[in-house]
Amino acid sequence: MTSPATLTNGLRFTKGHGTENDFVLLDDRAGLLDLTPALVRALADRRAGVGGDGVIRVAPTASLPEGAAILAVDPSAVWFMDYRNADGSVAEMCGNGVRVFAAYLERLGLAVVPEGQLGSGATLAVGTRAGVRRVRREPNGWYAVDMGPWHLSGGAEAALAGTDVAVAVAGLDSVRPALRVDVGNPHVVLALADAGELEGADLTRAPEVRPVPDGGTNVELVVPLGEELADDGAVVGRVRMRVHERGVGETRSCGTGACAAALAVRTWAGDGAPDVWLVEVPGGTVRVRLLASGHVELAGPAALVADGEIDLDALTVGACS
Ligand SMILES: N[C@@H](CCC[C@H](N)C(=O)O)C(=O)O
Repeated sequence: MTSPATLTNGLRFTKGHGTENDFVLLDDRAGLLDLTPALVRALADRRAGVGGDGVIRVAPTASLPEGAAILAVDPSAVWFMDYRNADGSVAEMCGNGVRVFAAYLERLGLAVVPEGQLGSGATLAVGTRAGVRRVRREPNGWYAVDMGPWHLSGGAEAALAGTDVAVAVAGLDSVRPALRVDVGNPHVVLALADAGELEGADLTRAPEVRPVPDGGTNVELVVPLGEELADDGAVVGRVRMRVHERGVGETRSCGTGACAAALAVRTWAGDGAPDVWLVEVPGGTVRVRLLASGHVELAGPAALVADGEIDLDALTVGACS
C-alpha cells in the first residue's frame, strides 16, 4: 500500500482544527513517511510552512513500536494518531487532535465514526501514545472522545491543601499554588480570581512551574464561572481557560487542557460538584464530562478546512534533530 502523503514529489496535507487548535494532517497509511522533528517544525511554521499548533500523521498502529500493546487492548484500533507539537517534540495525547483525526479518517474513507448516545458502545477506536481512545459522533456533529483514566499527579491531599506546585505567570503579581493533573499528558492548572486577571496574564512567555516538572508540562489558567441548568435539567459547571502548551506556546484551545481544567475545578469545588463542565477557550467551547467508569470524556467540534500539496524542495527543513 502506498501512502497518499508521499504519492507525488510533494507532500499532500489537510489542514484541520478543533476550536482553533490547528493541525497539519498527513495521510501516511503505509507508514513510510520519515516525519523528523525538523520536518514537523517546517510544516508547522506559520510563515514559511503550512502553519499549525501541531502535526498529526495517520499511521498503521502495527507500524509503531507501541503498536503491539495497543492492538492487544483493542485489535480494531488499526490507525494510530502520531501527534507532534509544533516544535517537533512528541506528545502522548491531544484531545482536540483526536477529534480532528477521527474526522480525517472518515474523510479518507479509512473509518466511520458511529453516531451514538453515551454508553451505546458504538465507537471508533484510535491508537495513541496514551493508549486506545474511543470516539463517537453526537447528533449535533460534535465528536465525543473517551479520554481514559486521569489522576491528580500530586495526590488528592496536596491538591486540596494547595501544596502541589507553584506557578509564576508574567503579568500576574504573585506566585500561585496550582494542581497537576494527568490526562494521558501532563497539565498544571492554576485558578485565577476573575476574567480581568485571566486577560492580564502574559502567555508569550512560558509560566514557571516549581518544582520544575520532568518532561515539561502544559499550563492552564482558569476562572470558574459558576453553575447553570442545562436544557435537560442537569447542573453544568462553566469555566473559562487560557493555555500555554508544552512544545507550542499559547494556543486558542487545548482539549486535554480543558479536561484538566474541569477536573481541577471540580476537585476544588468538592462534594456535590457537577460531573459536566463547559470549558470556554479563546477558540470556542468544549464539553468535559466525568463518566461513571471514572474516565473523562471530551466533546467538541472538528473541522477540516483545506487540502493542499507542499513542495518539499521549497520548504526550509532545518538540521535534523
Ligand atoms: N492541543 C492538545 C495537546 C497537545 C499536546 C501538548 N502540547 C503536550 O505536549 O502535551 C490537546 O488538544 O489536548
